[in-house]
Amino acid sequence: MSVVALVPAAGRGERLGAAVPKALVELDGESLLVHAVRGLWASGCVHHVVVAAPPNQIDVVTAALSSLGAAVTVVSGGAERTESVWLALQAAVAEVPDTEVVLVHDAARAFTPPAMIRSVVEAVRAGAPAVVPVLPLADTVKQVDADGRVLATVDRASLRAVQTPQGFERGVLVRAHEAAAKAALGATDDAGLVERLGEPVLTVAGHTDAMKITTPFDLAVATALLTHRGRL
Ligand SMILES: Nc1ccn([C@@H]2O[C@H](COP(=O)(O)OP(=O)(O)OP(=O)(O)O)[C@@H](O)[C@H]2O)c(=O)n1
Ligand SMILES: C[C@](O)(CO)[C@H](O)COP(=O)(O)O
Repeated sequence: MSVVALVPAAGRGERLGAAVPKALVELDGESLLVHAVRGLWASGCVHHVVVAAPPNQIDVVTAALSSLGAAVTVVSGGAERTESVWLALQAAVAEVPDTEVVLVHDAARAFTPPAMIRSVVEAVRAGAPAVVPVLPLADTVKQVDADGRVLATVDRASLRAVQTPQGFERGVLVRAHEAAAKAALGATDDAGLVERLGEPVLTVAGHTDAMKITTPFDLAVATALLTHRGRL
């Protein structure tokens, strides 16, 4: 029974503002996408990877990933993240029929520790239909109105920042995305679609290294992280 990782990598990276799509931005001579797929493969628990790439970069992405020795399929991504995941999920189901566990992992979280990836897969294998890695919040959180006036201080004790990879029992993720596609609904993460089905979503411990590279500041932090940690 296989574990397939879907890697949405088709975003433009507007907040980063690089000359190329964010997943193709290079650190230490390799794109964020290559770093991310290497981490998934290094976890030792992923059997196949499906990447949703920028539609005009399929050949570039396929060539860049070929050196990793991983089983990878590259498909065209969509206009929104949810659509990119759905396209990759359909390809995964067609290509790897015995898929049991599906991970959804942002290319932008390029330096996620393999041990964290394994903990997500183990939680799904132990019976959780959906699993998300989370971190507690470090800052005080305020709710504000449209003018920026503070309405309330939110109790952060029950709040968590959510990372990827998010792990799913395959049937649950397919049902969640079918329902979203039918209703033309998006979500900022895949677990959000599963929540709409009324299915439980469990959490496991996230890791600071699984930070999402969104802005130039994040890229500077990731550069320091890679220098400190080295390639896997
Ligand atoms: N149409 C899209 C949009 C996003 N993504 C992917 O979803 C992940 C998380 O998205 P984010 O980090 O927000 O990336 P972008 O959408 O590229 O960023 P921005 O909003 O700054 O343009 C990224 O790996 C991104 O490539 C995708 O596959 N398809
Ligand atoms: C999926 C995600 O990484 C979980 O934190 C995040 O929601 C994606 O961010 P985006 O900026 O909404 O694409």
